Amino acid sequence: MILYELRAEVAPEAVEEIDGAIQAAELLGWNIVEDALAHTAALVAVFESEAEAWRAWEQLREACSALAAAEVQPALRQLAEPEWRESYRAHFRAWQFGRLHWAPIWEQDAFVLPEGHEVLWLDPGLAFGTGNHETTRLCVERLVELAARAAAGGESPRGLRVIDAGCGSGILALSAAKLGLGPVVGFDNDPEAVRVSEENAALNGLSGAVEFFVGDLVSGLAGRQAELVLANILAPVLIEFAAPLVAAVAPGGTLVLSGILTSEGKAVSEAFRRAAPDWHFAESHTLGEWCDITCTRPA
Ligand SMILES: C[S@@+](CC[C@H](N)C(=O)[O-])C[C@H]1O[C@@H](n2cnc3c(N)ncnc32)[C@H](O)[C@@H]1O
Repeated sequence: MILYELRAEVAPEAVEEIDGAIQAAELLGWNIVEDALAHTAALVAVFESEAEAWRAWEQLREACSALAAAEVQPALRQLAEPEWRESYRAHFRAWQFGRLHWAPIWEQDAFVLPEGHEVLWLDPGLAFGTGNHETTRLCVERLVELAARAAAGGESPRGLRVIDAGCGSGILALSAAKLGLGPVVGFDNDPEAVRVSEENAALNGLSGAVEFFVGDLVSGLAGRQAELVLANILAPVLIEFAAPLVAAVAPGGTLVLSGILTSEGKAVSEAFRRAAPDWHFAESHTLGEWCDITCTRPA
C-alpha cells in the first residue's frame, strides 16, 4: 500500500491558531509536530491518494486564515509501507495511570511491567487513540476512577456495562475490559477504526470480550444502555447528538464526554444540562487546553 504524506512548515507562533481552526472545522488526521529547541513547527498528515491530500490541504487553508495569509508551501511525498508504519510509531510512547499501562506492541520485548500492574498493548495504525492525547487520558482517568469506586463499594465490575462511542483504536473499550468491566461495546463511524480495534483486541487476548462494530451516534446507540458511556468526540458533534448520548445512559450510570477544548466546555455543559436537567454534573477535569464533562443520571 502506498500512502502520501503532506507536510507544511509553519511558524511556531501560528500553531495555536492553526490547531484551533483544525478543531473548529473538525478536520481529521492533521498532526502538529513541534521542535521547541529548533523553534520549528510543521503540519503533517497522511493520505491514501494525492487528490485526497490536496483536497484536505485546501479545506485546511479555507478553515484557517493564518495559513491562507502566510502562503505556506506544503510538500507532498510518497511513503512506502515500512516508512508510514514508522511515521506514526515515532509518536507513540508507553504511559501509565495507576496500575494500568498502555504500550506500543513493538516494544513488547523490551517492556518491563512492574509486579501487580497490567498492560494493554496497542498498535493504533492510522486510528486515533494511543493515549498520548489529553482527550483520551481524561476519559481513562474517569474510567479507572469508576472501576476503583465500584471495587471499593464491593460491586463487581462485571455487570457495569460500557459503551465506547467513537472507539478509534479501541483504547477505551479495551481498557474497560482489562479493568474487568463488562459487557463492553465500541463503535466508530470509520470502518478502519473498527478494524484496528479488533486487531488490538486480538493483541491482548480480548477478542470476544468487546463487541466492536461500525456505527454512528444514532445507529450505534439505538436500543442500547450502559452504566458507563464514554464519548471522546469533538464538541460540536457531542452537542448535536446530546439526546441519543443521554438516552444511552442507564439509571445511576455515568456519561463521560471528552474531545472538548476548555473554551468549548461551557457550551457543551449547557447543552447537556438542557438534555439532562436532573443529572449530577461533576467538576470538570482539565488537561492542557482540553477538558471533560462528566455527569451521572439519577438512579
Ligand atoms: C478523538 S477520536 C477518540 C478515539 C478513542 N475513543 C480515544 O479516546 O482515544 C474520535 C473517534 O470518533 C469517531 N467519530 C467521529 N464522529 C463520529 C460519529 N458521529 N459517530 C461515531 N464515531 C465518530 C472518529 O472516527 C474517531 O475514531
